[in-house]
Amino acid sequence: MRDPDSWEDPNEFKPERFLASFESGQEDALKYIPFGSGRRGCPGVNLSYIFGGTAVGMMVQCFDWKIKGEKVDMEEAIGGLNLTMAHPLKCIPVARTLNPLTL
Ligand code: HEM
Repeated sequence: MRDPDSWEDPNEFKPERFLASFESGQEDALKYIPFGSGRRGCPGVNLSYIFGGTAVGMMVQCFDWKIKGEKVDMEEAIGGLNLTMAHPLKCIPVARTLNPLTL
């Protein structure tokens, strides 16, 4: 994921980089593979994109989020296969309304 041959500024947090659709071709298809690839690739990929978007949308629409302190500390911990936060983020959801019909 952080291969400078594949990504511009690979260590910068730039989620908008994924807005641009990939050009077709095997080389581009293998730049981003959270669901694996090929014959054993994840069969739940389409479902996950739908539910992932829905879940994030609901969390943003239905809740305000409180954190300890002013800002999220994005420092990373070393080691492990996955990227880990050095200071795990604890969030407290606060319902925007108790009446879901008003959302
Ligand atoms: C964010 C959600 C998900 C992620 C990131 C994810 C990721 C992955 C990855 C990386 C693999 C291994 C692919 C490989 O070896 O190349 C995999 C396999 C698999 N996933 Fe998912 N997955 C997700 C959701 C789901 C869902 C919702 C389902 C089912 C409804 C599912 C069913 C499977 C199955 C059955 C396999 C094994 C495929 C095989 O070995 O042939 N996954 N997934």
